[in-house]
Amino acid sequence: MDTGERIQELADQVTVLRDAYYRGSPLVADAEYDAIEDELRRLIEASPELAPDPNPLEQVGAPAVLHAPIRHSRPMLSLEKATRPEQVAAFFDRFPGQPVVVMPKLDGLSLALVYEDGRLARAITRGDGTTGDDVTVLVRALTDGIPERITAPGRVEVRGEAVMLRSTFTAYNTKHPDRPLINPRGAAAGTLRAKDPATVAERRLRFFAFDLDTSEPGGVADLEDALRTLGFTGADMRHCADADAALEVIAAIEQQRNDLDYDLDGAVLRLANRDAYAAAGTRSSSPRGALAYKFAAEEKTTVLADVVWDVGKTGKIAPVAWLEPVFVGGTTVTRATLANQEVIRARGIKIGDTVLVRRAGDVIPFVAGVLDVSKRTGAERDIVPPSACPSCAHPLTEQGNSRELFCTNVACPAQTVRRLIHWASRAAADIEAVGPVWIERLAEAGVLEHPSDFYRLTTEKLLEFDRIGEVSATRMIESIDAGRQVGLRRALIGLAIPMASEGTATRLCRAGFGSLEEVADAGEERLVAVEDIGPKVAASLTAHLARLRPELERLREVGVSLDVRDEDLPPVVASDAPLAGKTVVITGAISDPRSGEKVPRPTFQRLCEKAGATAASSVSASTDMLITGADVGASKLTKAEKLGVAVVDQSEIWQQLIAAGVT
Ligand SMILES: NC(=O)c1ccc[n+]([C@@H]2O[C@H](COP(=O)([O-])OP(=O)(O)OC[C@H]3O[C@@H](n4cnc5c(N)ncnc54)[C@H](O)[C@@H]3O)[C@@H](O)[C@H]2O)c1
Ligand SMILES: [Zn+2]
Repeated sequence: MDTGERIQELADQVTVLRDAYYRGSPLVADAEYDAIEDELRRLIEASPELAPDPNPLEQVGAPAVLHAPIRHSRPMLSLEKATRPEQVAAFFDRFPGQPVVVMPKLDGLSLALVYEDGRLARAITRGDGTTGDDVTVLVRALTDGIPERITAPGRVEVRGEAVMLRSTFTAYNTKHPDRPLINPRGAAAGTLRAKDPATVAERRLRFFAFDLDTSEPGGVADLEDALRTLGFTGADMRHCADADAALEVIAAIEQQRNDLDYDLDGAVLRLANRDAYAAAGTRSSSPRGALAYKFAAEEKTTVLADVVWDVGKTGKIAPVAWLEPVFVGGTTVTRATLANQEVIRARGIKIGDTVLVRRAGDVIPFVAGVLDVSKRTGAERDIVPPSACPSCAHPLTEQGNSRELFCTNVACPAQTVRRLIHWASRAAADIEAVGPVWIERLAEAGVLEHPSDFYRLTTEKLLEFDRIGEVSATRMIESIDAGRQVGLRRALIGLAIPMASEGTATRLCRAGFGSLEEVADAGEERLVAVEDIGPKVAASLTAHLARLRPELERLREVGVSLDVRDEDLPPVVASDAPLAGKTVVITGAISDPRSGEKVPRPTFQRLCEKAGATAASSVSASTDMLITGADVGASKLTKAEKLGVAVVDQSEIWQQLIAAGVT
């Protein structure tokens, strides 16, 4: 195939893929689409004379389909993409001396909001960039962060991204396992394609502004200040003086990516001064005054090779997808969760399908859905749930709306192994030197059955096994011995009682229970009296701890502590607590001024709690102070300012902590 033919082929692919994507049913993952677009762009750059006509790279988006089409006052363009530091440097070189902001590239749906004499007149989707859909009615009903009125004369156009927060996405899918949303971006787009505001009211979208155009000359020059003055939450913008500073912020955004409540696929650099941005002008499909730096993909497509049913520690039988290896979210993924049979049914997944795999941060990779049903060859197989436990052949029971399968045989060998592995895990007894493979072998040999059996192991016993030598046997025993101070909270976690989470364990400790036996004897009535413990959790605790009573006795016999420990309780507040009674929110990167070393936020939070503070995760009217570290996002500051919450630099708090001896 010669270059001209290849260009035509790629151009055709781009057109087809785009069309499907903007109709809401993409055929490939974004990263794969981007690769095709990149190849096409490179070939055309090398041989401009072979550029196809029409050139799909000079078009953005897709035609508006529903509602009423409206023409944009100026086109809503795409962004020039960068993946290498030199490209960021080149951007700065193009605009010497101009201030630049770096902000997350939010993965949602862009909207243009038109205000006329201070009143929201229209909300329009991007559409094909020239003409979009009128979604004013839906936007009024569904979107947070869009004021109905602003204080500004004439015509004002604010552009930004409407996103579904990850927390909203997760909550929605938990509530509707029968019709799950595939990803937050698709969910945001789908929401604004809906016809009925009421049915989608729970899909609350959030709006983050990143662009502003006013008919009246003058006004605030800095984009972020101008947006804030009008009452909009901007995308989190940070000013950068040079390319190095910008690259640092880009790296920080990428690092924080998993902790944020919204999806993002990169960072956007943009001239901070509104006039300079306008003066820079545009190319055929992108503004000159902005650049998108793309991050590694969190979603990719691959083939679902098989599904195996895995027996968990509580007897839950969960489908696990075996995938053809795919690099996503920074690692090679070969296994992913399929949740339960209801999710499989709702997403219409079959073995042999090309599926979309998503891995964002610490989230376990999961199969978000089938992308391209048209690729099916007929050789795909239905995913059939087992009728009996794959480990012990015990008949299964179905529970709940999502029809989760359970093996209720308490002697089920697979469950036994899982429970032992869980007991040894870091969250529980932390028996680091005895790994899952060994636990499985020891359990198979009948040496381990209950958690208490770990503490009866001896070096002699371990040496009976092939491939365990003197050194590793000693290490295992030492690791077991070192961990007898398990304590109430971690023991409760380690026993893997259905419905009892880590939070449950913490709440019981803080409610004054002194030992695991005390929880076992408390009875449901006393348990439900504990804040945030409901009747189902109380019933499960009572029933399972009654069953585990002999094991609690065995654990005591082998010297394992089941009593509440200091670490399980709220910190003791220092007598001269400087932050007593204050509700604080911590933001930005924290470091200890004495050593200059970074301090993880939870550690710093614990110090503040020791000093009497109550920590909250987001700024609200009841917040007393926002403690700021380095690289603070603008949105929290804006909110604090708006609510009159004091903003205090970390250095001041450190001084107080050190003076009060809290470290
Ligand atoms: N899977 C597929 O088949 C397929 C097909 C076509 C496009 N796509 C994907 O669609 C995405 C959109 O492509 P595009 O070229 O239309 O858009 P783009 O990637 O060029 O980015 C422009 C868009 O970025 C958004 N944005 C988010 N935060 C922003 C900020 N802070 N400042 C400015 N803009 C911001 C805006 O919505 C804007 O419209 C790409 O990620 C691409 O991979 C996928
Ligand atoms: Zn079983």
